[in-house]
Amino acid sequence: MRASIEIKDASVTYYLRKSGKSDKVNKKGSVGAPIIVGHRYLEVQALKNVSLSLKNGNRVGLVGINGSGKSTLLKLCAGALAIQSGSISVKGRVSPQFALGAGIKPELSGRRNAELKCLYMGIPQSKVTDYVDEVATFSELGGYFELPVRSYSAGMRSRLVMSLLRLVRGDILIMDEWISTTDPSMNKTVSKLQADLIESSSIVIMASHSQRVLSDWTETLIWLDQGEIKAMGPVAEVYKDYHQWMKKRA
Ligand SMILES: Nc1ncnc2c1ncn2[C@@H]1O[C@H](COP(=O)(O)OP(=O)(O)OP(=O)(O)O)[C@@H](O)[C@H]1O
Repeated sequence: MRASIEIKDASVTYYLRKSGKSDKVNKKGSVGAPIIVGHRYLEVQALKNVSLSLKNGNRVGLVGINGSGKSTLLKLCAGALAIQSGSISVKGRVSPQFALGAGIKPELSGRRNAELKCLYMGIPQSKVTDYVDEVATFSELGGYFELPVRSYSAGMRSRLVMSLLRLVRGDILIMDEWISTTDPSMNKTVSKLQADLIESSSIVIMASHSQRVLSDWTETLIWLDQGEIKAMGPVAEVYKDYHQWMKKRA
């Protein structure tokens, strides 16, 4: 499969209804995109004229301070957001890893949640049972897999979500942060799952605040600032400029 992502001059703006304190929203030196106070709405221009062309074999990392537009760019690639101007074309099946934890229903069992997730992730009906059994094994939840998720401890819930990684498949892997757990016994399994996913994907695009993760898993780094691409190039080079900029900013 020839996967590709072509983004040309794309901009994304979020709109928020104005409230009484709207005149105080812009503070110098704060993180995030500037907030434009319109007549009835506040506008947050999260991405500004972004162009990006990715093809098979590309492994790309996103860096930038909080609110610089990384998640917005990932959501755009995942088809979860509309653009106000420009164009985007995505070829290949997209697997957004960040969607995993969303929509877990506390009143349903781990098994039932895993089944629903399989269907949501587009796993064929005939393979659902096998996949769910794999999730059960990975999670090591034992009998708890059959109980409602509301009876889980926080760590058990996170085990269920991590094990759902097993369901992520596609040509284009979109990751918002490398997932790691607080339980070392689970961490190895999760890291292995993520590594396998990266290796089997045609295109990887990943945001992270960890230099180690991006250096290990990506070749090209995109530095976003206030919704614009400030630099794009080999990971070590872009990090050098980014760190210098951060020092000045501090
Ligand atoms: N649903 C939303 N409604 C309004 N504004 C939003 C929404 N989501 C994000 N934003 C704004 O868009 C800008 C970019 O946010 P985004 O989540 O893409 O940043 P990020 O680089 O992923 O940040 P972080 O490193 O903190 O996760 C920010 O100014 C943020 O406040």
